[in-house]
Amino acid sequence: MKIYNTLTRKKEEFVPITKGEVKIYTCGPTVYNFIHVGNARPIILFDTFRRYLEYRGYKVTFVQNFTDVDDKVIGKANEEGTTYDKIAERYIGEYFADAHGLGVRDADIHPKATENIEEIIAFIQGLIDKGYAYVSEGDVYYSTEQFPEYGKLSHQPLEDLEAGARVGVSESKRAPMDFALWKAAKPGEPAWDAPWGRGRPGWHIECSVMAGRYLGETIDIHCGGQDLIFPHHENEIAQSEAHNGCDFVHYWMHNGFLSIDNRKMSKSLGNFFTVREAAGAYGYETIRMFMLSAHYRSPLNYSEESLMQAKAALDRLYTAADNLKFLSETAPDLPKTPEETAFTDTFGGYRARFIDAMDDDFNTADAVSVLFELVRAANAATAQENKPTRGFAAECLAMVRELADVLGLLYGRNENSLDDEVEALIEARQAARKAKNFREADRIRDQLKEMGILLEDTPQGVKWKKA
Ligand SMILES: Nc1ncnc2c1ncn2[C@@H]1O[C@H](COP(=O)(O)OP(=O)(O)OP(=O)(O)O)[C@@H](O)[C@H]1O
Ligand SMILES: [Zn+2]
Repeated sequence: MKIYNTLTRKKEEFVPITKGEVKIYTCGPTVYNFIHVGNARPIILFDTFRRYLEYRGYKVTFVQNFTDVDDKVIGKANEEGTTYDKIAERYIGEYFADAHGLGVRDADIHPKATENIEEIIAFIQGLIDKGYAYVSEGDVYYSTEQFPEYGKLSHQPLEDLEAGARVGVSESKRAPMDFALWKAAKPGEPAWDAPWGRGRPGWHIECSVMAGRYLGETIDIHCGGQDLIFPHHENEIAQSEAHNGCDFVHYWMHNGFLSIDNRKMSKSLGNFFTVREAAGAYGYETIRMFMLSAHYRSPLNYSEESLMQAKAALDRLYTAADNLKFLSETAPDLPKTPEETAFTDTFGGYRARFIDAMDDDFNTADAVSVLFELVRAANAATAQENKPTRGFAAECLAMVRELADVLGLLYGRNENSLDDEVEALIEARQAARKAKNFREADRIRDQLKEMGILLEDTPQGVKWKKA
């Protein structure tokens, strides 16, 4: 299996640290808002990658954090006159609702920054003790000049980076590329006690600490969007390698941008659609299909047309699967014909080509093509005039499902729609209740009521109907 490694800028043969096992860390969302379709790109693609590794027999440990305390979370809390933890809790619930809608499996561990404060403080102290970090007016900074390899991931020497940077007047750091590990408390902000004063962790340090704590000092794969290469992942390397004295990550994988009118879809540009909105228009599973249709490192443009194409493709897949299912229950229960056996003998070839595509730096676009070739051939082989047998239809269905499953397709969210949105909101409400955030749960209930949806709690779970 070959993976393009941002660190070496080459496709490399994948060799795990421990035979048969893969440890993956992926940077999760900062939870202060709904995720947009751009954010969904890494989430869907790396979920697919994880499924594929499992399909190939690896035991995968997948960690994705939540950044639950930071300027944006605090800003949102101030705007709404609530606390940062309430905001984080709400949007973690909304994250799971969308992720589940998109067929994204939960990570093995979803650690939060605020659950790791003690570990973060110890890690920062370690960096200070080793001379890689310094305290300045209650902040702690990483001293990039102490780490000779700084810039190796983004392939920019430190001198070049420094030449392009300026130190803001308000900053108390020594060199332009130094970055905050700890931010001194400001009035009204959440803060924790630390040896160098009250404050809260910077963003980069969280990921170094959580990757190390939950996966070990050296991990196989670290992934995220391209915009995280610099400075976020560069800084993670500087922190972890200085602190632990060993390689941090063997393979760095970065997805390309989802754009809209040829500009990166982003919250700060305001040119985004939330996953919730897009799912309402096209269905969650269409969004997944759309993401899989391009190579993860290529740019991908969001447009009505491309989403409609993805929807049409998905509909074809469902029609074929539904038809095969119907035949596997109703066609004559006779032994397979020689023609049918000849067809099922070709399955190994489809499987091999699917694996070739995915092994080549995870080429989902080609893998999807193989799936659709199979679907077309299976449609033809089971056409009425061929009088298909029941067992044959079942085998075709199993083969289609095998490949679709690896891609996370055919999981039953091919609905446009109100249904998706309602189910997502109900999940978010359940999550809020579980977290004992009853105000949030009530807020969601009211939102559903405004949409004309009535909820009923039953022993079998929450049922809903249109008023
Ligand atoms: N347009 C996009 N295409 C692909 N990945 C994206 C896109 N926008 C964000 N991401 C990824 O989503 C994750 C969360 O990103 P982030 O919260 O910075 O979103 P953003 O919209 O870029 O926000 P901001 O504009 O405030 O920086 C990161 O892994 C990032 O790489
Ligand atoms: Zn990170």
